[in-house]
Formats: sequence, structure tokens, C-alpha cells
Amino acid sequence: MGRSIIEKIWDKHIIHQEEGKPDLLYIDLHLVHEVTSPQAFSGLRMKNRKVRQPDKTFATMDHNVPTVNRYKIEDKVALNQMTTLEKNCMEFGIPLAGIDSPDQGIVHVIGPELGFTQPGMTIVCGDSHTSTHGAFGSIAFGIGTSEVEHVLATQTLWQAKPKTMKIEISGTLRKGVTAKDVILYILSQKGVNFGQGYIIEYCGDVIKKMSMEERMTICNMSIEGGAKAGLVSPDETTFSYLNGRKHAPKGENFVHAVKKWRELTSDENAIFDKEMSIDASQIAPMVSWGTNPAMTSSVNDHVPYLKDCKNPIEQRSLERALTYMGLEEGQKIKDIEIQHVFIGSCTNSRIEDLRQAAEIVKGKRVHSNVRALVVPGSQQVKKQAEAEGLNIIFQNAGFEWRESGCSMCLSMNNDIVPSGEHCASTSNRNFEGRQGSGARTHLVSPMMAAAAALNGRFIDVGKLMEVETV
Ligand SMILES: CC(C)[C@H](C(=O)O)[C@@H](O)C(=O)O
Ligand code: SF4
Repeated sequence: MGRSIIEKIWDKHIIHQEEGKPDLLYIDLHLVHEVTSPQAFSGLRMKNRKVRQPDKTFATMDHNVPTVNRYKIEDKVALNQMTTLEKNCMEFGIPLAGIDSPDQGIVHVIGPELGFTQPGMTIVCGDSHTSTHGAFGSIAFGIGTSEVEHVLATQTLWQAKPKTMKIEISGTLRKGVTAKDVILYILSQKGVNFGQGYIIEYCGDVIKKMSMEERMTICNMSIEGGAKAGLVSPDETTFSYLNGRKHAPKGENFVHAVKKWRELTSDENAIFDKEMSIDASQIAPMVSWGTNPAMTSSVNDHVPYLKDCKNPIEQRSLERALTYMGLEEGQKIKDIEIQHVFIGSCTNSRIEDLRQAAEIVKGKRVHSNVRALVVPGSQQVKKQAEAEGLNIIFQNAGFEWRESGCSMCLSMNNDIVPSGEHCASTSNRNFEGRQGSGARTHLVSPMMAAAAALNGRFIDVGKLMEVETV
């Protein structure tokens, strides 16, 4: 029987297997950040253990870092987490991209960017959006702090084998529809639990044509559908992205690695536990209106009506979401007024995302009611964007141009949306309080965020582009 890429990678990493028990997996890459690692290191210290493979471990600080005045950290908890990480990395011999490193950035942006993330690997991090790295054809998932300690100590992890799911996306995306809209559309159709217990392989013409940045956006949000991980089989796009990256194999080793990576595809006759197909032509630019990422509609649509709910539970959750978001049932998405725009996060803060947003913003002005922020995902993204003059485009339009970090994605630093105000955000979670207590988040693509910054409302970015090309 044929095997899927998921089973191929999994099986190759099993160190120990026993009927009725989880598998013991070897972990190729362990990424570490300041929020979920302190107790894990304390645990090691208490048990007098070392880090088993510091060279397979890489740390950065991202969640707490200020995006202005980065060396002036006022928040005591933030400062403590950052200095603790520095001390831990020093003591345990782990390489760190600290606040002053040219490689610093959001852990899921810098892993791929530095060439750490490679096809066929098992990758873990104490962070749910580790699924991002699956875009390279690796099994990558988030783990809890006690598991972080286990991986630090042993470079292995006990894991029950997940089920496999294939999502094929075929057809052509219409203008203004991006990877972000694809994954928001899938969530809007399938909900926040459809992936529970599964690793998803995304495939089909649409995925084939996507850049690595776009694939990362899709894999990033797999977790929002409850999946353990999401991945894309590696291909020429993957190999050329990795070629020349700092920690990717070089010269002969690269040629050899590519030869191995090419074998990482699902067999023709591979059987998945579940399969679904998505017609790309059905997807419009999407905007979330509620308090989970599945509460999302086409920009041309409206907030649902209570009477259309399938059951009382759904009705209650709609009611609650509408109250929190300050929206009326049936309200048009295009009528929602926006006061903040955040372009950033591990979902959409890479160079392509910034280019797409800049394309919309060029020569225009941010709406007078809107405060807009661009937070590049890493120092490297920032540098590249500045080399291309994107910062000038944004700043001339009235955007703030910031230093790299998680920032307003979860507002652990000072980048906060005030209570009751609406923010068009390129991040991945719109939970209550995510961007600040009482903050109202709308998840969108970088293009939609840019358009919302200019108009103070959501518009069909596809239509805007058609007008501009006439
Ligand atoms: C802080 C961290 C544990 C958390 C996560 O795991 O995802 C954060 O990155 C998030 O996006 O909510
Ligand atoms: S950018 Fe947001 S989603 Fe990504 S790791 Fe940071 S806080 Fe989590």
C-alpha cells in the first residue's frame, strides 16, 4: 500500500514503538522562544541535566520584544523572560538570535529564513504556530513546556501517531484572493475543529503555484482548524527558496539533500484517513467578523442572522460574538468601521506580504480615523523591505514602520488595540482580548489590511485591482 509523505516522515523518525503506546520520535530541530522555555530550563537545572543536542536547538526572542525603543523594556515580566532566555542559552550552550542580532525575528519567520527549516524534518517548538514550518514538507508542531524540557534533555518526544488528511485546492484564485483568504475560507467552511487528531497535506494546482511565503501562511493556520500540523510536499519552489540560506546544506551537500528531498511526496495510491477538495474559484477576499477564525465571511457578504443558526448552541455563540465585536446581525462586512490596522505576525509579515500591502498603499494616504502599523517578521525582512523602499511607501502613506516581533498579534508588548476599537489584522487569532482587553480583531490578508487602512473600511481588493489595471 502506498504511503503519504506524512507517514514517510513519521516512520523515519520512530526510535521506539510499542503496541498501544505512543511512538518515541527523534526531533531534528527544536526552536525555542522566551515565553514557553523558562520552566523547561529550570526543570533541567533541578535534575542536573544538559541539553542533549544544542546544535539542533535554536532560540530567539519575539513575543515580548518592543517594536519601538527595543532596548528600553519597561515591562518587568517581559524583561525577565528575555534576560532569562539569554542566561539559559548561555548556560546550556544554545545559539540565540537575541534582541541585538541581525537574525532576530518571530521564531516561525526566522526558522525558514535562516534555512534551519528543511524538508523531511521533525520540528517542534513550544508554540502552536510551529505548523508554519510544514510548508517545507516537514512534520512541525507545537508542544507544551514539559515537552520542551523533554526535547531539550533527550532530543526525542513521545507522540501518538496522528491521522492523515488531504486537502486538495484546485482551480484558479481570482484577483485579490491570497493564501490568507484560502485558509480563512477553509476555516469558515469547516470550522475550528475539523482537523483535530490529523496532520493535513495541502496539495492541488493552487498550492503548487504558491510561493513558500504563501504556503507558510496556509500551514500556519492549520492549527486554527484544530489540526496537529499541516504540510506541503517539497518541490522546486522549496528547493530554490532554501538554496543559499545560512543554515541550509551547501554545494555538493545541497545537491545531495535535494535528491533526498525529491522523494518526499505522497505515493499515487497513498490512502488518507480523510480527503476533501476545495474549488479555488469559490473563494473571495475574506474578513473575520467574530471571535474565532472560523467566524469569517467574504468581504461582499454580511454578518450572519441569528435565525439562520443551526442550533441553540450556535445561536448563543453568535450572540456572544456579536456583543463582543459590537456588530449587528446581518450587518454588511463593508460597513464595519476600522480604527487600527496591523500588518505583521508569523502568518503575514514576510517580504512578499509587505510587498503586496505596499502595492496597494503606494502613493495613497491612511484614512484619518485609522492608526496603522507595519511590523516586519524579522530583522532580515525589515532590512530587505528597506532596501526595496517599502518602508518609505508605508511611512509616506502614514503607517508606522516598526522593529520585528510578534507585536500586536497578541499584544504582549505595548502594541495594543484599545477596548471597543476595531483592528484589521493580518494575524491568525481573533479571540476575545487577543489584541488587548475589549479589542475587536478582524483577520484579513495583507492586501485587505492595506485597503482597510486607506479606506477606514473593508473593500473588495479584487475589484480595486481590476479598476486599477483598466
Ligand atoms: C505564547 C505562545 C505559547 C502562543 C502559542 O503557542 O501560540 C502564542 O505564540 C500565540 O500565538 O498565541
Ligand atoms: S506572531 Fe502571533 S501567532 Fe505567531 S508566534 Fe507570535 S504571538 Fe504566536
